[in-house]
Amino acid sequence: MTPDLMDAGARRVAAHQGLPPTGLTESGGRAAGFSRLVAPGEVDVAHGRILYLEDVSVSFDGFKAINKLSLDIAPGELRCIIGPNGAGKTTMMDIITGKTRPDEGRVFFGSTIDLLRHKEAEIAQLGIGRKFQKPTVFEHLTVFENLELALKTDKGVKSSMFFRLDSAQGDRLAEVLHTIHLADSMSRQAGNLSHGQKQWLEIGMLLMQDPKLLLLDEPVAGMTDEETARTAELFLTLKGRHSLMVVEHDMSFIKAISEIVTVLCDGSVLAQGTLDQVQADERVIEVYLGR
Ligand SMILES: Nc1ncnc2c1ncn2[C@@H]1O[C@H](COP(=O)(O)OP(=O)(O)OP(=O)(O)O)[C@@H](O)[C@H]1O
Repeated sequence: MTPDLMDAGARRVAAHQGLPPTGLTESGGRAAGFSRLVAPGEVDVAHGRILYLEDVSVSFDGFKAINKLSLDIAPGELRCIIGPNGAGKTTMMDIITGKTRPDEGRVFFGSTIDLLRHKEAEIAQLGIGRKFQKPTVFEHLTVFENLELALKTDKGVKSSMFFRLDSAQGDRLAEVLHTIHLADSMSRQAGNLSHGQKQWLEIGMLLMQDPKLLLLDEPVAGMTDEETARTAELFLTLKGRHSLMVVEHDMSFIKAISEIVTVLCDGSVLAQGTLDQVQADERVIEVYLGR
């Protein structure tokens, strides 16, 4: 972790929050920010990054799907990831969530949690939620019951049968229903929802766990234009409270939500910047946008 990368991350957070850069004094010197105590379960983002990948590589049967990939994300940021088929986007998410182990490199959640030391289930418990492309809600349950189920961390049959929401959980459920635009549909069976509504419900189920970082794989694939526009609104509401990494091919959706866009190609970062910047990049046009 190099000091200039730390400072870049800290500046990005400060720009987000309208605060002076973390770790720097008014005169530009380095403040004593390294003795901050972090409570158990809290992610230390004092250095301005919630997710940090450095020189990560993984090969499948000799083929390098991820190749010296380095990337970092600020707390509260909404990062868009684009790139051609086979660029390594899904594999990168598999590595972050512990589904795939890299051959080399470092993957940190905040500055202290080494994700490579944790199993997939532990990573979810630490506060990294993942949404796959296809919605996986419980079709025979209502919207309300699906959200309620997402709170039941102890999946034993007996504890599930006797589970009752406390008032804080009830408030949270009501808030999530509102956020995902399904407050009027809470008694509907999930199987009767539209494709877009199922996607929102699944995002709501993740939100019930209050994740710090959400990884979303092609969230608007198969949605109508109206659903896509509402999903953009939803993501803009979530940013700031959560950090989001969104993989998507739909460029109009990216345009509606993006701040920084990272372009992956051949398992590493080809370009990064605003959408206008990456769209004007000849290398990006050649491998992705121009095709
Ligand atoms: N388990 C695996 N075994 C062998 N090859 C794999 C495995 N997982 C991924 N790959 C290969 O790694 C490369 C990257 O795949 P990945 O699915 O991460 O790309 P992607 O950017 O998500 O593509 P898409 O946009 O099509 O979803 C591909 O060439 C893929 O075939």
